[in-house]
Amino acid sequence: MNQQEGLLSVETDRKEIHFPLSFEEWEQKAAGMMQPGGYGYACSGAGKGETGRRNEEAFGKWAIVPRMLSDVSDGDMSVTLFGRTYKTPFLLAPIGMQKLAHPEGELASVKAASNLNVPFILSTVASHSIEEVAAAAPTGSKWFQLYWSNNEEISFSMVERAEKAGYEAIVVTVDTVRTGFRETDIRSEFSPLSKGLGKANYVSDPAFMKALKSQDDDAIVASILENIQTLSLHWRHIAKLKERTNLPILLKGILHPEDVQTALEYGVDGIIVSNHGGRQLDGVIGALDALPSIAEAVQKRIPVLFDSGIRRGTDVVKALALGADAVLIGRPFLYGLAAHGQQGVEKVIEGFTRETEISLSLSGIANLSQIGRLKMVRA
Ligand SMILES: Cc1cc2nc3c(=O)[nH]c(=O)nc-3n(C[C@H](O)[C@H](O)[C@H](O)COP(=O)(O)O)c2cc1C
Ligand SMILES: CCCCCCC(=O)C(=O)O
Repeated sequence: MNQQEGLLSVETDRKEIHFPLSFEEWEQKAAGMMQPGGYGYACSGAGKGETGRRNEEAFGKWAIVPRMLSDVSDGDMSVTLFGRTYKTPFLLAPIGMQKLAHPEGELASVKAASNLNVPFILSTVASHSIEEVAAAAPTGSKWFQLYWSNNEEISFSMVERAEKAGYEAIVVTVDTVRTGFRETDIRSEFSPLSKGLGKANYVSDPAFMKALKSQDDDAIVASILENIQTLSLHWRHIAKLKERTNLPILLKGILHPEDVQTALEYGVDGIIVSNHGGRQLDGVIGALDALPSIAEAVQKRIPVLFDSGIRRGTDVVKALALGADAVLIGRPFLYGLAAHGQQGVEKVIEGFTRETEISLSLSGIANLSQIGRLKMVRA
């Protein structure tokens, strides 16, 4: 038995499966399961990878100063977002083209999330459509991530479909007006969008299909690529979206406190502090380093969520203590999916749950509403 993998295991039909435990072990296993181009796409970042490294290093620069004698016997880490209560402060981040990792793609991930009462955020460039994902987990909480389309009728159409299918929030990703300079993918000439892995929401969309000039595969991919990179993206689009949906709107990719001010003026309902896992503009601030000033600007008026660099339970505690209401798990769940499908995603979420619970108790925090008591210092 691989010693590193021995800690979490289940028996199925007398065959024991050994699951990885740490992020590094999941990543190693995923690397062995995925095609090299696909794994390179998932693990790498933009430019020389400065921001990707900074995201993870940022957690080591903060230290928890725990409280003692706090009676943490009634542990509760539930969180309420937009009227719905979840047992844990986690969501699954929008990750496009999940068939890259596993043939069941988003269907496996949404089932895992739903089983564990974790909201699932479906990407615009998913391998399965809004409706297919909804049907796979009808009672689970699902949010839809929108890449604004150059042809805005397509954006409105997708949002309407998401509303109809029971999605509970719209996440507009604002840091991706074009793809980052991703050296790994340029070298490997790997583009999952060009391979058609992210087309499900487009080919099922009446507004997209109506605007399409030719229905051959190359024309479809070319049209997606043309639509998805909206260099003109601006606050006025958020104002228009507000007029078209009653669902809460969150902006994903906010790093500057002055953008928070504008977001509040435009009636945005939530902020996701994120630098896209270092995949967009290299050289930007580590997401955790941006979090305190964003939380300060928000002043608890709307939820502040966080992603980019969350690898373990202690990272979750640090992000919550620095002002996040909940965190998005990104690459760790994708690697769980690659390694063991739905069960792998469940194991990753369970690992986060266990370590976060233990870490909160040892920090002297019984209930997340007390997280403000937890002092953080620069390490
Ligand atoms: C392979 C991959 C695909 C992604 N696709 C999307 C996407 O379609 N939409 C989006 O808003 N973010 C996307 N992201 C970014 C994630 O939502 C999240 O911000 C990022 O993974 C956080 O960094 P971390 O995974 O290193 O913690 C993607 C990330 C990865 C790794
Ligand atoms: C215009 C950008 C397409 C990116 C598609 C998926 C994604 O967000 C990623 O990080 O990869």
